[in-house]
Amino acid sequence: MSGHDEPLLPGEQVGYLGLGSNVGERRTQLQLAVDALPAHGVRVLRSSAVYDTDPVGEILDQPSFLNACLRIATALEPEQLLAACKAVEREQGRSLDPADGYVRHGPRPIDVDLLLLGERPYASERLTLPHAQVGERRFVLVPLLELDLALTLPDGTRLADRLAALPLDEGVRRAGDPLDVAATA
Ligand SMILES: Nc1ncnc2c1ncn2[C@@H]1O[C@H](COP(=O)(O)OP(=O)(O)OP(=O)(O)O)[C@@H](O)[C@H]1O
Ligand SMILES: Nc1nc2c(c(=O)[nH]1)N=C(CO)CN2
Repeated sequence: MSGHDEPLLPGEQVGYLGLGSNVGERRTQLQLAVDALPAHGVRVLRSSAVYDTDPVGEILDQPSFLNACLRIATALEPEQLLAACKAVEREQGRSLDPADGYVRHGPRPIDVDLLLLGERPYASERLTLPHAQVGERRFVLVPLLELDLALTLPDGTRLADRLAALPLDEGVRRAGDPLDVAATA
């Protein structure tokens, strides 16, 4: 990880979340996720700008996404933080049931991914930290590095170097100001 200016409370560590939406009022969905996180034990310290991004992954024929990243502070353990992210997704009407139309990599009103938490890696059946794709996706790296250009992976790899190594054809366009975190920090 790297540095930040915001004071931490006892027991807290810094983490980074990735937000995405490509169904409905996309910016509103991202803002609703920011607003919902504090009730789940997640303080939102700072938001990146919002980016309009071409879909990547297994399904390319779907609407473009809005993506943003958040710097957070939390005393939650990794699995608790994943549960908090999933609870926010559920509250905003995202179902993981194929009967409701869920498809891996498919359209979704809100996606809250846990990108980085503290300095130590973590792996379980449900959770991998850092997020397995964090160094591979421009739609994550562009907003993430806006929050801290010096961010590193636990092995010391600079995420800015990962971004520089990616092809330029994954469209990521600045689409709006940072999400409002004033009321939550
Ligand atoms: N760092 C992480 N953040 C969020 N989910 C994770 C992480 N590591 C593993 N997972 C697991 O991945 C599962 C699928 O996540 P999700 O539904 O967001 O997938 P997806 O967005 O379709 O694809 P991708 O995982 O490639 O972004 C989650 O239920 C969770 O258990
Ligand atoms: N541009 C973009 N593409 C995606 C995104 C996303 O948030 N942004 N999320 C996906 C599901 O993991 C699949 N593809």
